[in-house]
Amino acid sequence: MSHHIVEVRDLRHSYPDGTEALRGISFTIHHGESVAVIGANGAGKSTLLLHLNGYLTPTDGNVRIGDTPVIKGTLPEVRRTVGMVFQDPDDQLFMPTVADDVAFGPLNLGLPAGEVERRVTDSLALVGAGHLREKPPYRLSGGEKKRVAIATVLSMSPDILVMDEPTAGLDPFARRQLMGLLREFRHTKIFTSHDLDMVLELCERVIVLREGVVAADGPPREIFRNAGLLSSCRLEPPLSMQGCPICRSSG
Ligand SMILES: Nc1ncnc2c1ncn2[C@@H]1O[C@H](COP(=O)(O)OP(=O)(O)OP(=O)(O)O)[C@@H](O)[C@H]1O
Repeated sequence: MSHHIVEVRDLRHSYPDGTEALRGISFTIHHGESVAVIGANGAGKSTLLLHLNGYLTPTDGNVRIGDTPVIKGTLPEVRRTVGMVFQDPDDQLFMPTVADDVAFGPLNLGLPAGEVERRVTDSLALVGAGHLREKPPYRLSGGEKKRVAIATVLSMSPDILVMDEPTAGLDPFARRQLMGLLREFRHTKIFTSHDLDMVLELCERVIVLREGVVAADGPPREIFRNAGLLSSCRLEPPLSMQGCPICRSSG
């Protein structure tokens, strides 16, 4: 079985305060798929993503990356395969400079200095953050932090890219640049987003969460045309499908 396959079976997660965030989730994502996980605030998207590389442990059910179960003993292997961009970049940036943060993962892989430097330069260039390399991360703006957080993951060359709200806080130019980057990324990508126009443009599949369960799983256009489903999940179609308010034509 390809190690790029993500399998989630009957996944349940309750937080220590008793909140049942995931209440039995199952799906399989195949190599090369581009999948968005969408849903209202609190639907369980971040909780789900945090299981894909073992940052959270299931209360019940399991996650596999190919043949490898995501369990304590396999975390180093899983995290080499699955690169995770967190919702809050402050959870990802902790070194004195941007360059140190982007180098951290490749250095931990034991790569030679020249290769680490190449990866740092390339990853920062990909997110348009080369000019920030000597800055301390806490001095960056929110959008700059987000771009650097993405670079820290790209520098690891993951086979599966998992991103929690990658365009949140980005200006329109940076958003466009990131979308171009994601389009180029040929391996599996899974992300959450409230930016449904981006989802429509980048994904061939959407998983809709509602109160910790999968409410729908299918092609974006089909899902975004289902008004009943969207309103029951407190969602609205992407702006590009809402039509012109004057002539009522739709995109
Ligand atoms: N550490 C925690 N302790 C207790 N409950 C939590 C914790 N983190 C999240 N929750 C709860 O779990 C549920 C799912 O939260 P989650 O962050 O996964 O939602 P989300 O779909 O990512 O939302 P958003 O769109 O706002 O980012 C919510 O009810 C939330 O209040």
